[in-house]
Amino acid sequence: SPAKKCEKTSVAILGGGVAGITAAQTLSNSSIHDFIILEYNSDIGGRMRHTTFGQDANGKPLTVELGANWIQGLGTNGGPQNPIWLLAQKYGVNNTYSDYSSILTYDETGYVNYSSLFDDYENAYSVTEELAGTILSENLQDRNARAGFTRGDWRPKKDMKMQAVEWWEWDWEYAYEPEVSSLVFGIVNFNTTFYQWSDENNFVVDQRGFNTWLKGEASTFLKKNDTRLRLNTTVTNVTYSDTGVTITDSQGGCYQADYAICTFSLGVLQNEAVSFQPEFPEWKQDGIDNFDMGTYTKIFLQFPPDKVFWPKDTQYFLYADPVERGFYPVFQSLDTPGFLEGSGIIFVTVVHDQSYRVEAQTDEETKNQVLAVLRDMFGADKVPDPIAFMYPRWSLEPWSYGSYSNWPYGVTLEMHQNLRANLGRLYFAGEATSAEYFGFLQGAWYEGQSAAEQVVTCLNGHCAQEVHYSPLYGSTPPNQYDEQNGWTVTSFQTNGF
Ligand SMILES: Cc1cc2nc3c(=O)[nH]c(=O)nc-3n(C[C@H](O)[C@H](O)[C@H](O)COP(=O)(O)OP(=O)(O)OC[C@H]3O[C@@H](n4cnc5c(N)ncnc54)[C@H](O)[C@@H]3O)c2cc1C
Repeated sequence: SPAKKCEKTSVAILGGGVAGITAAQTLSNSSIHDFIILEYNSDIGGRMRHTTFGQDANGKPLTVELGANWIQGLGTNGGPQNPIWLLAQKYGVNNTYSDYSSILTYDETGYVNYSSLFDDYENAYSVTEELAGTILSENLQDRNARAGFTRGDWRPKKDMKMQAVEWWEWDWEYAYEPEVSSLVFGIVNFNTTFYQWSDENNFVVDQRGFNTWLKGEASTFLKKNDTRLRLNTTVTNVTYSDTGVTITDSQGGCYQADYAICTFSLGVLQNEAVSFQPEFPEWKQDGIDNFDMGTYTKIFLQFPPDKVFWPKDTQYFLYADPVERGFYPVFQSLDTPGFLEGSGIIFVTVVHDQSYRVEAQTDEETKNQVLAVLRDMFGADKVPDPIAFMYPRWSLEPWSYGSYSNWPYGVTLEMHQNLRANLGRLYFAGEATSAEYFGFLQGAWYEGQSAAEQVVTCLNGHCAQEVHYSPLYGSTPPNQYDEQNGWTVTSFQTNGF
């Protein structure tokens, strides 16, 4: 039988990103050392990914992050702390406070001060938050974030300055418009991170790369060249049952595992990049299909450092395009004290449809559009040609198919649990399976741990299946906001805020 040729292991971990590595660490900590990690790329880290870009004054290439960049929600002394913040401190990751009040506002005519709109948005957001709380606690129907904002009397419509402010406040975090985003779960996602720990975000500029902490953690249980870590290995098929999981890769490799933990991104699952046998039951497939995989694109430009044309003491420059919402809206300076000072680097972020646009364009086309915007903002004579230009195409990467997930409106916690729940001996973990921290590194970290804990329990002979729901009803009863549905901390955080 073909199974005879397969390599045997207790636990196969599919993917070596944050969730995969924390799953392996959890197994190790439980004295389960018989596992293998199958990873597509030539290194661990997954969507915590950096590259070299441009160079410093000495000709040394600079490192910039293509994926995760911020430690989001740090922690208070004596209070709860974001695990990513603790790990970043443990490995001395170089990071700087991201000051969201350090922002100047622009439109196609140049600098125009519309910063009072931030306060208007904040006022509306308070009303929106209260509405979300009422909906959740009274088990009412969810709605989109747009409807929530309207309740707070925030109606940007054709006002492009309001649209730019709204993009900065919402789309920049969720990678989707308020129209398609869940009011309730969007607000909870914010609260669990920023009201539980702290409202600070620190931006990582470590020249070893942000994922240096993950590599550090991996080295506590993986030896150098550890044969359990299989890099450059593309999983193509996963056959699962109640007795085991067989995995094959594109090189013909085969692995026979007692249990498997799949940490592939929602994008990979949605694109059917890997085939699963038997076909997923309807409840599981629905869980996968009903969530959204966002795309978030950072477009990097390096200018001659002596020709930097933006004020160096400012971190952010918001642009309101007169025609298109989200058209090169947020420029972020790295040539600012505490970041990569003297680098001449600035980058602009786009998401969703605008990401798909730049992914379909050539680099040259995109560069010309960005330069035209910068010249409108800062003056045509002030902005020289860049000496380096680069951006990733996340939605086209066959190992991620996008950046991170978003919770669409009207999708219940039960539906999310279906995305998360195991199928026989195949478990799921990752950023998207986190009900409360989806889209964040901490989501991947907690979920990797949680799936591995389930597997440990099984290996110790006390296996309990994770719950799933079929059929699904219109809303999730309040008493189901509990740990077995991935709801671990209260959605009503009060930690001093
Ligand atoms: C542009 C961008 C910006 C972000 N910004 C932030 C931020 O500022 N702060 C924050 O907290 N989070 C941020 N995130 C989210 C954060 O990066 C993710 O939540 C986290 O890295 C996801 O980890 P994971 O383990 O769930 O998934 P992944 O990192 O995707 O790990 C899954 C692994 O599976 C591998 N894989 C996929 N398919 C196969 C296959 N067929 N065979 C073998 N291996 C395969 C992949 O190569 C990958 O290594 C950002 C993400 C992106 C992309």
